[in-house]
Amino acid sequence: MIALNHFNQLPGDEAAALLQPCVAIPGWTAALVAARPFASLAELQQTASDIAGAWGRAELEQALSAHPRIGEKPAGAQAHAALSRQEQSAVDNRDAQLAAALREGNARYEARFGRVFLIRAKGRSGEEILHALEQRLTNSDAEEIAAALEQLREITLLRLAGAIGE
Ligand SMILES: NC(=O)NC1=NC(=O)NC1=O
Repeated sequence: MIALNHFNQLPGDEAAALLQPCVAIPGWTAALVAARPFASLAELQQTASDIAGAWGRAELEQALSAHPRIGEKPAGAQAHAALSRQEQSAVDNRDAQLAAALREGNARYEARFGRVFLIRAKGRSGEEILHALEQRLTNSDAEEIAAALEQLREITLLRLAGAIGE
């Protein structure tokens, strides 16, 4: 966590490196770095959300490379892997039945939509995630792109709030 005024003054490459674990979309990182300085955290969050508002299918698929499946605690020391583990901490892997249901649900989702199921896991139990997965399986392709992008924006803004503070 660094302070906003420190972030405002970082060299561009260091500022970009700090933002990189928020989402694997370099265009978003570059645009946010270029929009500095921010007068407040609220302005930073609003600008980040506005830039993310332009995301489409291409950005979704670009970002999914850095999001492990729900229930698959990612290995790896990279910052985004650690963030995923933390975000998914409420998914109790000790519940074998839940873990099996999530694996099966992920497989059905990937067969239906051709990409990993993405959900903002922070603050959700495994059961809530499973229920959301079942609901979203009934979406049309266009509805599901929009739903997944909304989750990606939530994850990204939560990670941004964790990276830059007062
Ligand atoms: N497939 C996923 O939904 N992954 C994730 N959701 C999160 O909130 N963090 C992740 O890595």
